[in-house]
Amino acid sequence: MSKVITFVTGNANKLKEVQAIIADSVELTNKGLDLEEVQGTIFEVAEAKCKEAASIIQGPVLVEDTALGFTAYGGLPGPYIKWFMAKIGHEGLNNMLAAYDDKSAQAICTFAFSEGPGKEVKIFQGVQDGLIVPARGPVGFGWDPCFQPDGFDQTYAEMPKTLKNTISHRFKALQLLKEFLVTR
Ligand SMILES: O=c1nc[nH]c2c1ncn2[C@H]1C[C@H](O)[C@@H](COP(=O)(O)OP(=O)(O)OP(=O)(O)O)O1
Ligand SMILES: [Mg+2]
Repeated sequence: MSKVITFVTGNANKLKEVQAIIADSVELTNKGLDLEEVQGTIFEVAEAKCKEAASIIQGPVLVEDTALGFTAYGGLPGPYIKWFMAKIGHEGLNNMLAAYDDKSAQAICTFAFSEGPGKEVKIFQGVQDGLIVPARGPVGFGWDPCFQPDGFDQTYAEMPKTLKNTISHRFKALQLLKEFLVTR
């Protein structure tokens, strides 16, 4: 079976970060498919994406699902953040929290890997705690301008990419994935 892993994502920014963080140690090729995203927990969403990707690619696949959960909302929007971002934007995300003192949130990155159709799905997750703040910094990647990770006074958008890529939810998940892949 092929050793090369196909990272299936339609998101160019995700791909860039993944390449910047692990390209030196893991050989990845990319395919931009719009996989179905079921309604469910983060794990269910990631697992379903992975199974669909494996059946399309017919070989080793990696997918990723990103969630942004507000503490005041019990972890919502979570895996549905994409649709909230698209409909209400940075200002809307802030307005959602106007009624609450607690502006804390968790950025959660979940990778799902499978060797192929019918094979086990392995999950690797990284979490970064932070605060939802009025947008600061360049608009380029999703909700980066309104997420300020704990321990920093810059938003993800304000910090140099090289810093985001060494502290982020995605970085943490990729460390776990890398550990697994070296023994694959
Ligand atoms: O580090 C990040 N910093 C800011 N925003 C981010 C980040 N990572 C994902 N995002 C955005 C993209 C999308 O609006 C939503 C996740 O949705 P999600 O389904 O995982 O991404 P997607 O549909 O764009 O790509 P994919 O084809 O891999 O499913 O949060
Ligand atoms: Mg998606």
